[in-house]
Amino acid sequence: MIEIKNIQKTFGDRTVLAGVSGTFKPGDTSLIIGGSGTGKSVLLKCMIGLVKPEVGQVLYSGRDFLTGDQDTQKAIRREMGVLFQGGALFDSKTVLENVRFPLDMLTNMSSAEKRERAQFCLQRVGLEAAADRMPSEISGGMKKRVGIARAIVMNPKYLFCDEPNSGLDPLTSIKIDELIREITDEFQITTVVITHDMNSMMEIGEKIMFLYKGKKLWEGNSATLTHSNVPELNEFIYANKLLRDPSSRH
Ligand SMILES: Nc1ncnc2c1ncn2[C@@H]1O[C@H](COP(=O)(O)OP(=O)(O)OP(=O)(O)O)[C@@H](O)[C@H]1O
Repeated sequence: MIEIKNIQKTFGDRTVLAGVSGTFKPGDTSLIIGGSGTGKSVLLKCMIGLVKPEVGQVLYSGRDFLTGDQDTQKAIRREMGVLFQGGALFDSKTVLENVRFPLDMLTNMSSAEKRERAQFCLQRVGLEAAADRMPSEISGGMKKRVGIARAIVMNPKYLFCDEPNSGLDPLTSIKIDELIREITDEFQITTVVITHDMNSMMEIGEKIMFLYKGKKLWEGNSATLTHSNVPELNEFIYANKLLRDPSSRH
């Protein structure tokens, strides 16, 4: 489980996170949603240690990530998988080498063990046949799958995905969402996904946190998302629907 408590972050005189708290549970794909510039990415960066908040706690199974000693921080980092926007693959490495990379960096496994583990993860995302291809030779959706395979290769307890659907067509987006949810459930990972994709919210929104101007204004799930009495959330959903379905403007 991940607990965040009263996370506050400012850049200069701009408050980006104004005290955000919440919990994320194993086996759940939790979504952080909100409009552009509301602090979603900064919150995720605070959770994975790329940005240091001025105030607040991030607890991984009770261990304090921000103030814990170096060994604790290192141990927690090893338990994290991150899927960055765009997949962030190394262009000069094959698909298999990309997936194997964390094992090369962080483990003492033998080459055979690394190959086997990387192949298992590629198989899990349905890409075993693409192992020897270069990233430039595969589609955007496949790149995301490779990114997912790499994010899970260390068998993470915690998985973070920043806009996993960006740049994908709706059908491919749904497949990526399903894959993230399946893997989360299968390996009982605590997964946190940033999205402003309405389909994702309806399909994988077991738990949804709505951020607005650096504050958590609402928390719920896909069933309650459209029935809130929070005007800012309703406006956000309405704007999203308009974008997705121009016919609803009439
Ligand atoms: N390193 C930084 N230095 C200064 N300001 C920053 C920094 N990182 C983020 N910000 C600001 O913090 C605010 C929140 O940014 P953030 O990237 O979290 O938004 P977001 O909700 O993820 O939006 P989007 O959906 O557009 O990605 C923005 O105004 C952004 O300009």
